[in-house]
Amino acid sequence: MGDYSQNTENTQTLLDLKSDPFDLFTDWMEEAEVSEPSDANAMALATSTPDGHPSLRVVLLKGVDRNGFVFYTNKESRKGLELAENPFVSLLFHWKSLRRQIRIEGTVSPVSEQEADLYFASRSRMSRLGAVASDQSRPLENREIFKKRIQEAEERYEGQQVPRPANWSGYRVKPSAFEFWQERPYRLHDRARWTPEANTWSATRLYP
Ligand SMILES: Cc1cc2nc3c(=O)[nH]c(=O)nc-3n(C[C@H](O)[C@H](O)[C@H](O)COP(=O)(O)O)c2cc1C
Ligand SMILES: Cc1ncc(COP(=O)(O)O)c(CN)c1O
Repeated sequence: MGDYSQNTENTQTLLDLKSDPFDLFTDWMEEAEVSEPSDANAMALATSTPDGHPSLRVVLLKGVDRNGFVFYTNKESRKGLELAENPFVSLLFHWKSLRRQIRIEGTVSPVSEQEADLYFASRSRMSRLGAVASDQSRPLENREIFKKRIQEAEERYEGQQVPRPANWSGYRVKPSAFEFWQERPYRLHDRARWTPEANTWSATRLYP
């Protein structure tokens, strides 16, 4: 791997690197997994309210391939309701340890029921019970009520598998653009944007 973060203008730039944004994403994610103290797979997910206001929160990336970027959540949460109205999203990774940012724009579609079942089954029992008990994004009068709902779920599924709630699933973001950003001294950063062209991706350097 080249060192993208060298301080001189003589070093490789983003556009000298991989021509494929998925490959470059994979390289950067691998490096982030080594250098970030926690949750290298955390990404900001921007949706929109029905009246066009931005709406932002962090989710965890749970899968990526050429079909897109997968995260899991409650489909009746605020984000889920917003996505049902408007599937256009932005994703943002910021790895402070690497002084890097990746922006992705795209469209969500639901993952298959089978894919969601598979991922749900891989989660810890307590996380599965939490998903059953949590009406994500709805008002919660006090924590005692939540605790009670978790206990009820524990009793209900004692000695059994916890089934995936119908409203708990995943979304896949199919990218329509990527932008990679690498910090350079004096704010002379290296930036490039990839957009689809024919059957490939074409890159454009951007002023920092
Ligand atoms: C590091 C981090 C990772 C998170 N990962 C997820 C996730 O994968 N899925 C999820 O539903 N919420 C996740 N959350 C919580 C969300 O940020 C958010 O509070 C929640 O999904 C409700 O968002 P909404 O009301 O906009 O739907 C995470 C929060 C943080 C800080
Ligand atoms: C509410 C919620 N749901 C889902 C997730 C996804 O991660 P995991 O499946 O590893 O719990 C997170 C991660 N923080 C979360 O906070």
